[in-house]
Order: sequence, then structure tokens, then C-alpha cells
Amino acid sequence: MNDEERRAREGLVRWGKSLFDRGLTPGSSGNLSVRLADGYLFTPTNSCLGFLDADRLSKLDAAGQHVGGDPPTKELPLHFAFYESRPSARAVVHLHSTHATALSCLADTDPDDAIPPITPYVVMRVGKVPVVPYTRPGSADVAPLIRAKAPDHPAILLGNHGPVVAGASLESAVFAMEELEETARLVLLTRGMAVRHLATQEIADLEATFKLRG
Ligand SMILES: O=C(O)[C@@H](O)C(=O)COP(=O)(O)O
Ligand SMILES: [Zn+2]
Repeated sequence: MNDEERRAREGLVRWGKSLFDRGLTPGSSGNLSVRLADGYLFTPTNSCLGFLDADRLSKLDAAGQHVGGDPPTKELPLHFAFYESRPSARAVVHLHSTHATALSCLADTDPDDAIPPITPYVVMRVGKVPVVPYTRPGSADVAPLIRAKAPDHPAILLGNHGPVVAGASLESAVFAMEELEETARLVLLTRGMAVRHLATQEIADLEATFKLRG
């Protein structure tokens, strides 16, 4: 095993535990992946992100064939749709974090812009977040829905399911996911209050200064 793969395995275990320990995805929900030079690492299906074993992570080759470790997450079509749409993506994170998932369930969430730009950090880290219609978890039906949005959006809400974020590294995908979840919490917390949204010019300034990667 080369250094890149060893580091990726360690990163998946460390970040998985961190996300689970902070209550960002319960039970065996959620899945993580990293793109390597010679393939991919995925969290195994039905695994708890808090108790991953570096040696049992699922290894897939560059063609997407399972070549080692436990059977991978059933959400391969979801992750591969991101990797195909975003050549710069090196990691994909899917969680069932409470507030982003709540927004994915609300009938009046704007499907083109689920997380309003109320703070600069969400614009800098996450950008505009669309919602794709509900599909059964693990279904390949999600792939075309993701391919239609992912080239322009590193973060997407799966309708009635939860958030998924791609990043230029596992760390940056996790940071963007945390920002998405925190902003979703603020959006729900301030519902019904007179919230000032960032102005169009303020958003354009942030987008020009802080380019989204991954
Ligand atoms: O919601 C689901 O069932 C999946 O999207 C999920 O979060 C966990 O599935 P596995 O990664 O196959 O355990
Ligand atoms: Zn899920």
C-alpha cells in the first residue's frame, strides 16, 4: 500500500469518528469516499462512521470494481456521479445531519437554493445548494439527478434524505458539510424572523474572492 492510500485510510477513520462523535450522523447512516490515483476508498455498507477499521475500508479500482475490504456503501452511484461531474473532487461526504436533513424534507424549501446566503462562510465554503427529488437510498436513479447539478454545485440536498458534499480533499469536504449543517441550523432557528440576506453584490464579491474547489 502506498503513502497516499495509507493517509486516506487514516483520514477516513479520523474524520468518520469526528463526525459521528459530534452527532452529525447517527447509527450506521452516512458514507464517505476518497478518490486515489489508482482507484477509490469507500466506507463499507452498514458501517458506523464512528467505528471504522482502516484495514476493512472498501477499495475499488479506477473502473469502479470492488477489489478489497468489506462490501462498499450502497450509495456508489451517488458518489460516482459527483466524481464524474467534478474532476477536481477528491472526496465525497454524505451524512444524515439533523438540520440539513430537515431542510431536505420541508415542502417549502427552494429546490434551487435550499440554504439562503445569510452568512459569508456558507457562500465561501458551500455556494448555492440545490435539492434533488427523493430517490430510494442506494438507487442508481439518483445519478442523473446529481450529474445535472454537480458540475455547478459541490453541495446538494437529497430530497427527504440528507446532504452530500464533494471537496478537493476529505478535510475540505467535511468543513463544507459542517458549514452547510450549521447554516441549515441557523436558517431553521431564524425562521419567521426578519433575517437580512447578503446582498447580490456582497455575494458576487465573495464568489470572486473565494473560489469553490473540489
Ligand atoms: O440512507 C441510506 O440508507 C444511505 O444513504 C446511508 O446513509 C447509509 O448507507 P450505507 O453506506 O450503505 O450503509
Ligand atoms: Zn443516507
